[in-house]
Amino acid sequence: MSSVGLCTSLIPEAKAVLDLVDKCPKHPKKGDFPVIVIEGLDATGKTTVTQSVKESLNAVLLRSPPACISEWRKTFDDKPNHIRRAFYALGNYLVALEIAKASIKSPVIVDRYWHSTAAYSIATEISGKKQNLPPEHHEVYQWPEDLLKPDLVFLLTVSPEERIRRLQGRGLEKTKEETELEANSLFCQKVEESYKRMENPECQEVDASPSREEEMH
Ligand SMILES: Nc1ncnc2c1ncn2[C@@H]1O[C@H](COP(=O)(O)OP(=O)(O)OP(=O)(O)O)[C@@H](O)[C@H]1O
Ligand SMILES: Nc1ccn([C@@H]2O[C@H](COP(=O)(O)O)[C@@H](O)[C@H]2O)c(=O)n1
Repeated sequence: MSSVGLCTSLIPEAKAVLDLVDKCPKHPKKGDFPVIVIEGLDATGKTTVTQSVKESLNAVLLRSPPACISEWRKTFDDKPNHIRRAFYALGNYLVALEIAKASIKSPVIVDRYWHSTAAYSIATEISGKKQNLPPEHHEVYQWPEDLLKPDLVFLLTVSPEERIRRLQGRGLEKTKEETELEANSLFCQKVEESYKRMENPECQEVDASPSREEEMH
């Protein structure tokens, strides 16, 4: 929050984001319906899976960062890491409010949430090998006390080769980070390992390599 707050004079969009956050009720509560989060590296199939779960459970589909701040995403993606990460962190608090409202009426499926923000931040901050990550149970792997918790979090994993195939097959313009992920398998390993170390709630790993046809059966 402070990184975004400190840069309002340089980045006018930061004020708009903070205004939205200020208007949010603090500590929104989850409704009675289940809240399921789908996490994973880029192109592991999150959009495909969330769409299909939405249809089969008749669920509301949400994503982090939420639509209400997506117009400012590009601006923050081009800023230094700590400012970019603060933007994504605030996005989670905004999506929490949407989750709270939606889960009163129906199941909710969320495409990325806190675990993504944490895992990518940790992997960016820690240089070198996966062995340099903070040890298991470190505070960086803990869920923020003031953020609405989901009931279940699934981590989609595929082999690096299959993930690159899916990235290439998609053929869309790559973000700076996706290009880095392709080029830097060490970075990917650190993101995935950080996901696996997240606690309370932890990620349930799902092998997402089967083709869509196989997954239907
Ligand atoms: N089970 C599957 N088998 C083969 N290809 C798949 C499978 N699931 C998804 N794909 C393809 O892989 C590409 C990436 O999938 P998708 O967009 O769902 O991933 P994502 O995790 O949401 O990516 P991002 O995080 O970058 O938005 C798409 O072209 C999609 O059609
Ligand atoms: N909760 C989140 C969501 C996303 N990010 C960052 O954005 C990158 C790409 O997200 P997609 O929309 O393409 O899935 C992702 O690699 C993260 O760096 C985040 O930090 N927190």
